[in-house]
Order: sequence, then structure tokens, then C-alpha cells
Amino acid sequence: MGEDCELEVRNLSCQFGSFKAVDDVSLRVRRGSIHALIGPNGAGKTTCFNLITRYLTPTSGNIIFRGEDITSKSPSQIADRGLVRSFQICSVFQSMTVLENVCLALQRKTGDQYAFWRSKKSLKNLHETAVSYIEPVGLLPWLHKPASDLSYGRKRALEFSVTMALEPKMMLLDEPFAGMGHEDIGGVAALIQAEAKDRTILIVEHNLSVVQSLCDRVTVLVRGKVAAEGDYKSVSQNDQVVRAYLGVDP
Ligand SMILES: Nc1ncnc2c1ncn2[C@@H]1O[C@H](COP(=O)(O)OP(=O)(O)OP(=O)(O)O)[C@@H](O)[C@H]1O
Repeated sequence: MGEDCELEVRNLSCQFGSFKAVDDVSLRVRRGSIHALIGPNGAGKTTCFNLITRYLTPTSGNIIFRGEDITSKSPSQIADRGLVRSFQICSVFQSMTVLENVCLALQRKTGDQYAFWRSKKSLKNLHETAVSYIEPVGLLPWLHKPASDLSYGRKRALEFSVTMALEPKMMLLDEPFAGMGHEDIGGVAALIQAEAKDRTILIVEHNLSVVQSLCDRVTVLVRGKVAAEGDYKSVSQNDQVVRAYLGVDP
């Protein structure tokens, strides 16, 4: 595996009964890149994420993260290594405010999560950093509102802030823009771009204009198999992709 490869998936398969949801998928995600995993509904994208983070056990294949084979690790061991899946971690507490949620994530990162229960003052030091993760996702007006008051799209924006505050080495983002208001998409996209300078991002996204503008590389899954891989322009001109993904003949 080359120095610049953050995550490598080798011949990964996952079978549910006789149905192969993920079928011999190999994938290399370059360090510092934003890599998209796209494909029609049911192509196996979420199953791939579940396999990489070990919420599901692969039928066969290997997952290598930063040179280490993590195929047999648990989800928490994988998260500890800095491979974090957004929107699946139980990190947003409904009764806590937006600010408190992000501060708590910052404290977790430093291993000082219990400081929160000792003193509210200890949170204050973290406010400035927390706000730097909250402001770009458009949640400043809700800073002191409990998460339970937020709309679905804003909850997702908060979950994204919380994930970033954990400062993972690599983030797996499963449709981060789903349910988000049009006015917030630009801010979150800019944030993902800024975050990618220091870390690696693998993103499942249906919004192809977002994929086009945000992602360096695209892997297309069709019926559990890799149908194409390359930059957006080359995969969008691939006949198999056009046929399967867009449902039309090229
Ligand atoms: N636990 C399971 N048991 C049986 N079949 C499953 C299971 N999980 C997923 N599948 C099937 O595997 C296939 C791939 O599902 P997956 O959710 O990975 O697709 P996807 O590409 O993420 O789709 P979408 O874009 O609609 O979210 C689907 O046909 C789905 O019904």
C-alpha cells in the first residue's frame, strides 16, 4: 500500500442469505482526498460503510486503514484509530444545547469527557473552538437551543459539527446534505472542503452537483460491484454508469 493511501478495501464482499449486497469491492482512498461513493438505490453504499466501520462483518475481504488491517477490529477500536462514521455515532444528546454537544465532543477528544459533569465553567474554555465548528454549518442562531428543538436537517448539521470536533483522521459521511436546507448546503460543503485539508473523507452522496464540485475521485457501485472509478468527468461519461445509474441508454 502506498504512503498516500489512507484506506484500502480489498475484495470486500457481504452476503445476506443468497444475496450479495457487496460483491468483491476493492477501493483505495488517497490521504487528504474527498472520495465519493455513488450509485443507484440499493447499490450497496451504506453496506460498504457498515463493513468498513464493522457494524457488519464481511463475508470475505480486508480493510486496511493507515497500513493496519482493521478487518477484525470492533467499531469502537476503529473509531479510536481515527476512522469515524458520521451520523451513526451516538454523539448528539437531545437535551443538551448545540454548544454543549460540540463542547462535549471536544472534551472527548482530549479524554476529559467527565470535566463536563464537574463544572460548567470548564466548558467555557472550549466555547471558542466549538463555535468555529458550529458557525460554518449555520447553527449559530441555535447555539443555546437544545438539540431536540432543531429540525431534521439542522440536527444533521449538528451531528456533522460534532463529528468534526472529534477531529478524526478520516470521516465517512453518509449523505451529509440529506434533509438540509438549500441555504446550508454551501456552508457545509465549504466546511467539508476545509476539513479535507487535514483529513480524508469518504462520502456517500446522491446530489451529483455536490459530488462534482466537492470530490477528487468517484467510485460508482452498481448492484454491489464497482462499475467505474475515476474523476467525476470520466465516470459520468462511462456507458455502464450512465445506463445503470441514470437509468437511460447513453
Ligand atoms: N441486513 C440486511 N439484510 C438483507 N438485505 C440487506 C441488509 N442490508 C442491506 N440489504 C440489501 O442490500 C442492498 C444494498 O443496500 P444498501 O443500503 O447498502 O444500498 P445503498 O446503495 O446504500 O442504497 P440507498 O442509496 O438507497 O441508501 C439492498 O438491496 C438492501 O435491501
